[in-house]
Formats: sequence, structure tokens, C-alpha cells
Amino acid sequence: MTDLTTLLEVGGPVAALGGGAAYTRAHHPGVYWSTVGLPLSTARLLSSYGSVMEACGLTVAPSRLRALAVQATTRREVRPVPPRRGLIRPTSTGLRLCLRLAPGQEPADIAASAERLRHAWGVHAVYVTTVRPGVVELRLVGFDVLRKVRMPRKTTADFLKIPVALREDSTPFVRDYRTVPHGLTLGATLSGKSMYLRHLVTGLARQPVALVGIDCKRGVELAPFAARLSALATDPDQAAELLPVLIQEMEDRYDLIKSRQGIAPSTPDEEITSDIWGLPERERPVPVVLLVDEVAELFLVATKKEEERRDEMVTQLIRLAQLGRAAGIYLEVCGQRFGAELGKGATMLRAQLTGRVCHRVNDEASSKMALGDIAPEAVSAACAIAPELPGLAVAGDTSGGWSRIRTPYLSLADAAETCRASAHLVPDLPALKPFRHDVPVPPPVESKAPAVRSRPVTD
Ligand SMILES: Nc1ncnc2c1ncn2[C@@H]1O[C@H](COP(=O)(O)OP(=O)(O)OP(=O)(O)O)[C@@H](O)[C@H]1O
Repeated sequence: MTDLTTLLEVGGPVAALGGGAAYTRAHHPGVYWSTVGLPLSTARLLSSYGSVMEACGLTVAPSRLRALAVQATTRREVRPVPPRRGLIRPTSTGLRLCLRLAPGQEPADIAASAERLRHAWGVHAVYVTTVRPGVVELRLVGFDVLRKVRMPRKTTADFLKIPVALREDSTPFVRDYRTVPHGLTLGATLSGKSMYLRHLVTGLARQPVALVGIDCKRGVELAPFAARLSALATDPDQAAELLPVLIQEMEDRYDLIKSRQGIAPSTPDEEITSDIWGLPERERPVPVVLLVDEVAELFLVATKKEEERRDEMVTQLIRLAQLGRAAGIYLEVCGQRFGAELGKGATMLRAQLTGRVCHRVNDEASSKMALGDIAPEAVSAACAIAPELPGLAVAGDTSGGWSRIRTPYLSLADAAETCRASAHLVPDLPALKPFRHDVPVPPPVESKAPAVRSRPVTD
């Protein structure tokens, strides 16, 4: 006899059936096929809502007033009360509905029953998020959206907010530099790090942002985007020249902020709490995003002289990570591993990189480097990523939250073309000119979609 529990196991046959099970609203209004082959319709959810909630232990005893009213008006038995349900809204991947928690319930109670709800309604997954105190949103996803990633149609990039991937609950994963200034992306070879970086570069390329690259793999990953990069270093020697220029740029920006605030130039940088976003728009320097691909190459040394250079570069990176945010300088560091074995300062630099994305890794130690200080469950989730799904990753932040994400496919040719087409947006930063690669670029064409403009910031 078939073991039904095994059939419904997440990541087992269910996940395998997930691809291609998508049903769109146009095909069948309000009906979505789950991966176990049962149609989940609004009507079915409506009719089974009360009994499913009761069976999953999500009901509470009715208030005395309600019990009296029921007894007085009907002869029915007084039933326990489920959380009050809001409107059921269909999405391209399933259904959404809000629940008002019954007195005595907390979001964790609903989240703890998510697996039971998933089976009761026969859907691929149920996600619970808190909307506001007392209200949670249930997101029922009918199939494995990470098998064949399609970003939601309404997803658009905002200034310094780049939707790079899709979360498993079918919401976009947005790399937001204003909220999480520095990020670390780890993954074994062929795990999809470059694809992640490709999406970041193409997203930022259309915005008034300076992109600076350090790619010590001789530039094989970032050189195709050279037309849009303000500076590119392709070996540790060039990186050693580029980093002091960025430090100088950061210090100049601090001086600019100080001069606007009327603070004496001798005030130590660390004591200035404001940032470039407080400057008037016409005086505000453009943000700089420093992309470092294969960070271990910067740390590797063979001779004593190289060791000194390495220590200097690590210190400079740590300074950029510590002070860069206020000056509008953000770090995006990628690598296969990032542990103490890389040398002095490695763990200190890692601690400064708040945003964490961990692709498939070869051992648990590597995923611990990325996610160990975020959540132990995230480490196990990263270790379970299969090689057949490149681009799949676990993304976390230091608030302890994490989710599985996957980038959509984007060819290198398309990404390079986007960079060439937006080459005219390279900001004027004279200090970085010596590091700019000469790439013949076509004249700017009138784009229908205007580039995202920097907006005055009010927060
Ligand atoms: N989201 C994705 N969907 C489909 N294919 C992907 C995805 N991400 C990556 N790939 C494919 O997987 C392969 C490896 O991806 P990628 O080059 O990004 O890995 P990497 O981690 O940068 O590897 P390396 O460190 O060796 O450069 C490529 O052929 C790429 O096209």
C-alpha cells in the first residue's frame, strides 16, 4: 500500500511534481492545482475552513455571550470559534487570505499548524506572515515556484532596491541597500553566485549608482559588465590600488557631511551619525556599490610582501564595511568560503556583512560561515540544496529571519547588453577614472522605461 505521508513529504515526490503544475487565473478563475493533484478552489477553502481549523487545533472556546446567543436562537451545538477570515484573494500561484487571531492565539500557533493546513487543503506549501498585531496572512502556494522561477509581473526595482530572486512563498526577494547596506553571498562552484550577481548588476545598472568591481578571477565574471562599471580591478595588485581610492572617496564624503553640519573637520568620523541621505539632492554624491567576486583570491598570499598587502586590503574592506553606509558606499561580497582560515580580519569583515545569501555548499562548515550566526535551521536548509537546482539559495539577515530563494535565469549576453545600453549612466567620479575599462559603447538610445531616479529621502 502506498504510504500517503511519504507521498506528501516536502522536497520528495511533491516537489518533483511541482514543476508545470501552475494554473493561471485565465485558465480557471479561482482554481489552482496543488502538487498532490487536488484542485484548491475558493469554494473548497470556504466550505472546509471551519472544520479544518478545528481539526488543526486552531479554534478557541466561544465567548459566554456568543454561547448564550447560539443557544437562545438555534438548537445547534455551541462550536469552538476559528480565527475570523478575511477575503480570499487568488494569486498567480495560489490563494491569500488574512486571519484575525482569536483571543489567546498568537501567530506562532498558526505557523506551527502550517504543515497540517498544507495537507488538509492539499497544497504545496502554506506560509504565515504577521500583517499587524492580531492579524496574520496565510499564503497558500499550489506548486513549487522555485522549480521554474517567474518573477511576479508587478515586480519593479526601486532606487537601491533590486528584486533579484523569488522566495518560496512566491514573493520577490529584494536586495535593499538602504536597509541592509552590505551583503555576503557564499556558494560552491556552479551553485549560482554569478547569476545572483548578474541580477544585481543589471538591476543597479539602470539606476544612478556607481558600480565598482573587484574580480580577481582575471575579470571573467565582471568584465562583461565593464561598460557600466566605474572601475574594475581584475587582480590583487589592481585591487590594492583601487581600495585606497575608495577609502579616500569615503573620507571626502564624510568631510562633505561634516561641512554641511558645521562640525569641525577634526571630529572623528565615527562620531558623525548622519549620512549622505541628509544632504540636499543636488549636493548628494551618488551611491557606490562595490562588488567583490571570489573574495578568497584577495586573501591568498604566497610571500611576506603579499601578506602585508593582504592585511592592508582587508583593513580597507573592514573600514568600508564599518563606515561606508553613511557615505553611500555599499559592499557586495561573493565567495566559495569565508572563514577564519582566510587570515587575519576575515571574520571581522564577515561580521560586518549583514545580508547573507548561501547557495549550495560542499560542507556544513561553509553554510555555517554564511548562516551560522543567523539561524541553525537556515544552515540545515542550505546543506539540503540539490546540485540540480543552481541558483537556489537560503537568504537570511541578522534579524534571524530566513527564506529559500532562487534567481530567475538571465543569460550573460542579456546582462552584458543591459550594461552596454546603460553605459551613459556611469556617474562622473574623477577619482575612479583610471580604473575604468575602455569599452566601445553604442550611443544612448531613448528608453521607454525611464531609469529610476534618486528621490529625496524623507526617512
Ligand atoms: N537560477 C538559475 N536558473 C537556471 N540556471 C542557473 C541559475 N543560476 C545558475 N544557473 C546555471 O548554473 C550554472 C552555474 O551558475 P553560476 O556561474 O552562476 O555559478 P557560480 O556559483 O558563479 O560558479 P563559479 O563559482 O564556478 O563561477 C550556469 O550554467 C548557470 O547558467
